[in-house]
Amino acid sequence: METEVKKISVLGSTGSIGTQTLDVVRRNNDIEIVALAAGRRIKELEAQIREFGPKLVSVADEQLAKELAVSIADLDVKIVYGMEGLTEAAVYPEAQTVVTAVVGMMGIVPTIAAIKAGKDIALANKETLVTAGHIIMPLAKEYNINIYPVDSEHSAIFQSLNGEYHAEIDKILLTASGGPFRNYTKEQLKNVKVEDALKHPNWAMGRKITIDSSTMVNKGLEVMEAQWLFNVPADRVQVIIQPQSVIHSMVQFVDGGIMAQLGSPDMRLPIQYALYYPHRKPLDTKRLDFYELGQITFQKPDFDKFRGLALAYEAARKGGNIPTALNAANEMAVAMFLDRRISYLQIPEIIEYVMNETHYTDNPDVDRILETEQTAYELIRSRY
Ligand SMILES: NC(=O)C1=CN([C@@H]2O[C@H](COP(=O)(O)OP(=O)(O)OC[C@H]3O[C@@H](n4cnc5c(N)ncnc54)[C@H](OP(=O)(O)O)[C@@H]3O)[C@@H](O)[C@H]2O)C=CC1
Ligand SMILES: CC(=O)[C@@H](O)[C@H](O)COP(=O)(O)O
Ligand SMILES: [Mn+2]
Repeated sequence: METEVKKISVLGSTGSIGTQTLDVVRRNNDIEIVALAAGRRIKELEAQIREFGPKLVSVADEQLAKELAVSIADLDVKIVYGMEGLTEAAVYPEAQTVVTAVVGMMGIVPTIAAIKAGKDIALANKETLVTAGHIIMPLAKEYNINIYPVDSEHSAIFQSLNGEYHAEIDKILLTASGGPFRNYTKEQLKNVKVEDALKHPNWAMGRKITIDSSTMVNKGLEVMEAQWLFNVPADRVQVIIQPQSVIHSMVQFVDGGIMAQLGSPDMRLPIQYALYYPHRKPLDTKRLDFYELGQITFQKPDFDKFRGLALAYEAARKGGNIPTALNAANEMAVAMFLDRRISYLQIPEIIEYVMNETHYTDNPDVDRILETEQTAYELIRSRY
């Protein structure tokens, strides 16, 4: 019997999720890459093109497109660039599924375009749902496409909901590692350096999400992501610190029963699950050895210490364009921290400032979301 080949586009192919997606593809013989989009790492992209043979590739700008054209002049690959290029990769006609692994709000436009073009989405890019979930989720329904979560917690929730009824969910138990500063005092947080914040205890990820994990803003974004993906209000999404990162999340049902998904921390599992759902395929993940693990521990998050998490719940409660204000402020503040232009505790300070200064809009459309983003950047520039 012939295996059916699934054709996919990967947006953000040179990043942490992108390269792990390609690793999943490499280990299977029934997925074909038809389009790849990256930002600035064109050497890595060239190697991917030579290995996976996409028909279309996109890079961040025209200059990079020209450089890439020279280095792959021997190949027949269409090269595009910018937001238009990213969107072209997302709607590439042959692609059935689009893996959204770019970082930040730049994922909104290509994700919407992909849905309108009838593609299923394997969604890693959480910022898109945080800011535009109210547009994306109804659109997915209208176009009858599936959104498969890639984020480890949301994949765990998705797996825990298999065969269950939505009406019987009591609450979502969203696990968090607590990051490298889980046991720091507020005083100690004042002196956090970039290098310290980039040391995640359990996961190797891109720089932006690694900082987000350390501030627990990542968990706040994930509360909102869960709200949209599973149609459960934020006040029924409880964050639980589980420092070993082996319980990837849980769902509690109305009878008090709890379903959980466990495994060693390896993003290839949720990526592969999203690409093959409802099937499971063999994968060489490190198997959990409970004897070796010894114990799994739990902690309540300290909302005062991790102010960004408290602000995310507030943004979720307010809704409208406030989650966008939080997300945009965080994107810029994290970039400034990584550039050593602000201190660590200025990240939540900036988020709070922008949330307070943002003019509320109910049910914002894409233009208003992007306008809110720009206003957030201007507010930060004028003060910091
Ligand atoms: N890493 C992880 O384990 C997890 C990540 N996520 C989410 O997945 C998303 C990706 O995260 P991660 O892989 O860590 O991030 P990375 O920073 O590692 O990768 C980001 C990708 O986006 C690309 N990119 C950047 N700018 C542009 C641009 N202008 N146009 C096109 N592509 C661009 C980068 O290209 P280049 O490098 O070539 O510039 C890179 O391929 C984020 O939303 C994150 O929150 C969710 C759960 C886990
Ligand atoms: C791998 C993954 O899904 C990340 O989002 C992870 O959750 C980060 O860990 P934290 O729990 O520290 O935010
Ligand atoms: Mn996660």
